[in-house]
Amino acid sequence: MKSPLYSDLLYESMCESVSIYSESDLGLSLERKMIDKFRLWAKGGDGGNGCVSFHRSRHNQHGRPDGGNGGRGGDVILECSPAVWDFSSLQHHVNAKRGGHGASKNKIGTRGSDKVVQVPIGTVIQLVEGEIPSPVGKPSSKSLDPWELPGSLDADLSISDQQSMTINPSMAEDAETKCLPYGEKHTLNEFPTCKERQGLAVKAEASRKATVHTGAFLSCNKESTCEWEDVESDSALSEEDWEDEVEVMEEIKYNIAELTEQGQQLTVACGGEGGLGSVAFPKFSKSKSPRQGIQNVNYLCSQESDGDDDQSSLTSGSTGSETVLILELKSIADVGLVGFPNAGKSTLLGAISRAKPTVGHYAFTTLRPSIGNLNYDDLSITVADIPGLIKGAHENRGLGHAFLRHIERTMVLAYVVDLAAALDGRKGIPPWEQLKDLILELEYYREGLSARPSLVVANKIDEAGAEGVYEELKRRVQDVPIFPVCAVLEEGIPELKDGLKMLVSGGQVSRLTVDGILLD
Ligand SMILES: Nc1nc2c(ncn2[C@@H]2O[C@H](COP(=O)(O)OP(=O)(O)OP(=O)(O)O)[C@@H](O)[C@H]2O)c(=O)[nH]1
Repeated sequence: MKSPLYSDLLYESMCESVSIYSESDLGLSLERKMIDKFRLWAKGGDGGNGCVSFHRSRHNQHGRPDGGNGGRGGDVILECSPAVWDFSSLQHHVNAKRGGHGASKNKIGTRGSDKVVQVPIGTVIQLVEGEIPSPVGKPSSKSLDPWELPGSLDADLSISDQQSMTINPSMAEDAETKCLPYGEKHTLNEFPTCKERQGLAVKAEASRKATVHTGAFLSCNKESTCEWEDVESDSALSEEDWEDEVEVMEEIKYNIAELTEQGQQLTVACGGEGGLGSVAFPKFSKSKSPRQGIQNVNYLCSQESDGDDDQSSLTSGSTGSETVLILELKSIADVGLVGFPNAGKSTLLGAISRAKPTVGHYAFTTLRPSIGNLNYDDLSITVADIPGLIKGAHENRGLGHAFLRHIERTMVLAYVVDLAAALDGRKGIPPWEQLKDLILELEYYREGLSARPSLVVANKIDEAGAEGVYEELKRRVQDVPIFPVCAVLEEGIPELKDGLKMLVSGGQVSRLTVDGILLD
């Protein structure tokens, strides 16, 4: 586990948002602060200066230019890595190294080394100031799976299926910022064309809080600026912080990209080009003396640089580019359905939302996670059906790490257990054992992964004998609410939906731990 000394972190940036996960479940009294929003100043290394030098020999009394060019400055590169899970290890100011200066004997300056900054999977990069960054090697692309792209770059995706939308540079250029008539209220989903949504999203992004959902209302105030209306439902930020947050977010020009795959890289600040050495000016090689050659080079520089006073502008390395970015870690869903294969997660997702995941009586029907939207009058939350967990998943058995990684990106957990798994001589294990194994798998993969608000869904209550198992489960698990449901018949669904809403909106904080389960 990472050191909990996160309290030492610099809070220079007012745009930094911090989520706190209690670790009391792990026997630690400290709280871990997860930094999921971060302001980054990146500066590419300056180019090295070119060298003005002439080599004289017995055969060439006048001297020939032999000053090498300066080296290019290093780039600042963001790299997607599963080894980091938030921005707490990042520094706000990142500089790449400058290029080496050129030298005589045609020696070219060394290239400044790049600065590679590792960011977690699911990082959304937003540009505040500077040039639009460019992808390197393994870029994030529009063709990636929507699941892999939490706020997909695919402009045609319905944002009702995604928690947020991302504006890529080409879309952003022609995205008009559309405002609603004063007093009117709309959800983003009401805007049919992508362009309209993009325009709204530019503004909406500017005023959204960390947990605003796509179903939240946008309204227009007298100054014709669009704002989210469901601010009361979020208690994450104080009034003052909220104003700061809005101020910062309003600076954002574009959502540039999302890094969603291990190894994806994005150059966010480019190194400056190296200056030219005298070797680049051969036509002055026939100077009467090296000194005159130097003067000629300087003269040429001043001519080529449009009469710039600084005669050495061509021989000096250029300055590396600078960008100011806001990095944000997006969650893929508010709720993650976690359970063993065949527990009924897909059926449940279909029952609580309009999603249509594949349902089958065999294990691992769900190979790709699906997301459903739960709409309430005042709120909309996203639920992810995560592929069935098995014992040893933390060692990458079954679908292993693929889905465990997805669980990291959910705010709350709904453990789905099969009440009938061990009934009538079936080979399954009782629900309380299922819960224990689920928690242990999460914890083995990453300590603290299960330490988030949770509830239990006791599915298949319709099966003969399931009522008795449910009573026993209630006796053994008392720390978290348990919702008995029959997903196929959609029984117990309204109560479960209320419970999920309560959990997501922070009205109830209950966490399931192994210690909280009475085992044999
Ligand atoms: N009797 C009964 N059967 C159910 C219920 N919910 C789901 N099932 C059945 O359980 C089986 C598994 O359902 P799924 O929804 O595919 O289970 P899953 O947890 O998504 O399975 P994986 O995709 O393997 O992770 C199917 O045959 C469903 O019809 C229920 O409430 N009662």
